[in-house]
Amino acid sequence: MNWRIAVGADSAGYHYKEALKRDLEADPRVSEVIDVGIVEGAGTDYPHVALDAAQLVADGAADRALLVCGTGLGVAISANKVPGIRAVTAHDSYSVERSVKSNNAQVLTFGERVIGLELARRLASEWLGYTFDGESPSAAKVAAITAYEHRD
Ligand SMILES: O=C[C@H](O)[C@H](O)COP(=O)(O)O
Repeated sequence: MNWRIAVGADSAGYHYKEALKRDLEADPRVSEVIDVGIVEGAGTDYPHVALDAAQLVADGAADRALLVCGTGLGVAISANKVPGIRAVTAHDSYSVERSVKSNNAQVLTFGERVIGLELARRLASEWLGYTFDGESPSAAKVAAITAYEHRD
């Protein structure tokens, strides 16, 4: 898989974003890393970077996004406002796996104030190994979410 991954963080997630970005850039499964910010020292709040990254995924310019803030929650809430995006905060291996295999989530978020860096790095690597099976029993459930977005 030649993943195109958008990465982003606010000031509370900046250091993990930089570390995860370095890992992604060195990973042969990744063809492109798109950094939506912040740059060091910037005071940009989490909704802006999360919305920018999620929009890249919704537009097809990135396959997935990996976002970091203090808890992972604010970036997930923000990314989920972009139509078509399913973003989750997941800090354990099983949830990361199911976020893809059950929920077809394209956006994974971490909290720099919640988990250790080495766990975040391991989870991000595992995340790249999972893909959603559109023929699986989970597909109809994800389709129901999409149908709700397209109601009216
Ligand atoms: O979810 C929000 C994040 O944790 C953010 O990094 C910190 O937000 P706050 O400064 O509003 O607590």
